[in-house]
Amino acid sequence: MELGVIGLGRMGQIVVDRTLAAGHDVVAFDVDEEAVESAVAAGARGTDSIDDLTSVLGSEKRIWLMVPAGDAIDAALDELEPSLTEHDIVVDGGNSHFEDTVCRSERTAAAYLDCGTSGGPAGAELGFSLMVGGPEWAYEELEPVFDAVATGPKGHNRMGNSGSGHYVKMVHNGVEYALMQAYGEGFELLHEGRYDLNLEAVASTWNNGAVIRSWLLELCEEAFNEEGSDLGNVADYVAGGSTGTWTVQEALEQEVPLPLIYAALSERFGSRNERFSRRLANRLRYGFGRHEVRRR
Ligand SMILES: NC(=O)C1=CN([C@@H]2O[C@H](COP(=O)(O)OP(=O)(O)OC[C@H]3O[C@@H](n4cnc5c(N)ncnc54)[C@H](O)[C@@H]3O)[C@@H](O)[C@H]2O)C=CC1
Ligand SMILES: O=C(CO)[C@H](O)[C@H](O)COP(=O)(O)O
Repeated sequence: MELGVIGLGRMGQIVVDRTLAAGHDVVAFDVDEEAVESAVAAGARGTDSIDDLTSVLGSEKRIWLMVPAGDAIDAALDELEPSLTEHDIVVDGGNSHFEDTVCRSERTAAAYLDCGTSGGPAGAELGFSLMVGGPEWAYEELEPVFDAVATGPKGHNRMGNSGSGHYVKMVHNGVEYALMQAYGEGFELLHEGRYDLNLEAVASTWNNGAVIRSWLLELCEEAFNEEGSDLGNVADYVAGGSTGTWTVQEALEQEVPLPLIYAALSERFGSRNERFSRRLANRLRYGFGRHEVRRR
């Protein structure tokens, strides 16, 4: 298959690499020329505009967008739109709001797949977990690419109609916030409490057979290994917050109580006063997403 990839940052480059490694062809575009050069070095065909990309792809275009959610998706879609037909498929692999996704799927001529993507830069080696929404035929058509980009055939599933993939990813992120908060609070008590503990050793012990072992806990272990038990100069400031906000907004609309996720979100917003738990969350976002670590 020939896949067009637009957006070649932390996540898009992995889509390119894994698709190429599975024997498919990739045509790549990014507004950043250096990002295009990296994709070309990996084996993709580079293009210098979206027009160029669509003319290389010809008919029955398969295009994966991996640009930041919001304006960048609309900008790319606006440029794609004149050359899209009902035979084409566009995937949005970013963290778009599910309602925006439904609107975009209605306005585009192409089959539109929303693809919640989890795994962060670690997905380069492991592959991602992909939560896909949209037309069944388009999902089935792109299964070979999803197999390549995900951990394998079990690493992706069609969740349902348009928007459902991004909806499931939104809730995934709400859960992510609550888990980070829970680990943060536990380690804060251990840090402030009665014993002088090596928190890397605690995390390592928990990661070996404990009920609460997980990838986030492995990232806690990595953070304590690299920063020390007191997290060195990692600031008490946690960026992000949009996907957690959407989760809470949706819970309010559906009248579903989410006290833990709400509490985790408010801790994040309240991160003007120093808290150890938030400093760990700040460091963990680097672990799973290579998001910048804010330092004191
Ligand atoms: N970093 C992470 O751990 C995860 C990120 N995501 C989502 O994946 C999407 C991409 O994230 P990252 O790769 O981390 O972002 P990034 O900032 O590393 O890369 C985005 C790329 O898109 C390019 N770009 C922006 N506007 C463009 C346009 N109009 N046309 C072409 N290229 C354009 C930028 O130049 C950049 O290279 C976002 O929606 C993000 O929320 C989802 C899961 C995990
Ligand atoms: O989707 C992700 C992980 O699953 C991204 O890392 C996302 O950026 C995390 O959300 P936030 O920016 O709100 O912390």
